[in-house]
Amino acid sequence: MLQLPRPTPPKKPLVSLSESYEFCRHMTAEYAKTFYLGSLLLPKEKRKAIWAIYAWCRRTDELVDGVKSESTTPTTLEQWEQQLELLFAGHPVDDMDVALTDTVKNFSIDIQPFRDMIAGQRMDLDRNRYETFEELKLYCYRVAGTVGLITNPVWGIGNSNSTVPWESQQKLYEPREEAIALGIAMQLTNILRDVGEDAQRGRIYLPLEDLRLFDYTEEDLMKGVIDDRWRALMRFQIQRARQYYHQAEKGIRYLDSRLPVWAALMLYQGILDAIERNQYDVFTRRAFVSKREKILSLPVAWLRAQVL
Ligand SMILES: CC(C)=CCC/C(C)=C/CC/C(C)=C/CC/C(C)=C/[C@@H]1[C@@H](COP(=O)(O)OP(=O)(O)O)[C@]1(C)CC/C=C(\C)CC/C=C(\C)CCC=C(C)C
Ligand SMILES: [Mn+2]
Repeated sequence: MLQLPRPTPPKKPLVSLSESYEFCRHMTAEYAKTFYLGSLLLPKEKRKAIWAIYAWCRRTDELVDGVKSESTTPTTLEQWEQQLELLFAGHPVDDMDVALTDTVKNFSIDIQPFRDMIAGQRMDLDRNRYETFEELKLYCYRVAGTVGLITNPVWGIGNSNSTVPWESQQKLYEPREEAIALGIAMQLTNILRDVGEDAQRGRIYLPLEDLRLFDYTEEDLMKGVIDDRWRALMRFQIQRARQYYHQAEKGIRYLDSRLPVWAALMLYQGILDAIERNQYDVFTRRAFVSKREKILSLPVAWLRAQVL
């Protein structure tokens, strides 16, 4: 049996469960307007679970991306992983872990995708270029596809109200590949939106093999050159991301809580439309979906959740 390190008792008593969920809610509302909006479309228990998961994912990303990331080393990530093992064993180490400890128990969530996400953050410590799409896809699975696997038990599978036996049988299929596909699609979208910002930090996530295919160089990218080569390269990347959204769409019908997933998918996909409207200028303009567009897309998401 796996021997876990003995949990060191927290230095001060941890907050109550409701306070911990409130911290996670606050963090989600503060950092992720789209996901927060999506979470509000869920019943209370599921909504709280999404906040707890969001908070852990955001904190994990902050380790390599946040203000204190300069001091993050492989050892920091090892310790973070140990803290994860402890919370899965029922021993939360800090105030925000309290809510996640409760969530993973209530929804029987598997630990492996959490470990995989930490492995994704390790990739950000180790490298700032991706040679092939296969390499980038692995990174996208780790930092984002994992969120699909983590959240599947929260959306729920097979608990629909259907009274028809063959329908409930059909619903037992767990759309794992589709959940991963949505995470990958969202991460590819993030990458396309943030090309300029990442370049300033010396990072290129677009596969170098794709740059070569369109005769566009790293130096062009660093200078923010927008020409026919760049537009063709971006069209290619956008089309690839849309294929992943399309794959994900086919899995949503197997979930119990479909509306927030449709809403998040449509809002994130809208960023690709915004990049196109901005004539592929991701260097000086930030692609975003306006509040009005977000609100207008909700009835469409609702309809899709009912009929597709
Ligand atoms: C069958 C089927 C289709 C099921 C649906 C499964 C599903 C909901 C999949 C989507 C998974 C998802 C929300 C992935 C998150 C993608 C993402 C935004 C990843 C970000 C990575 C790093 O990005 P980067 O550093 O480039 O960008 P920043 O500038 O730092 O933002 C992440 C930051 C990794 C960590 C992920 C998060 C913080 C988001 C986690 C989100 C949730 C738990 C909320 C999901 C809620 C709804 C309503 C979908
Ligand atoms: Mn980040």
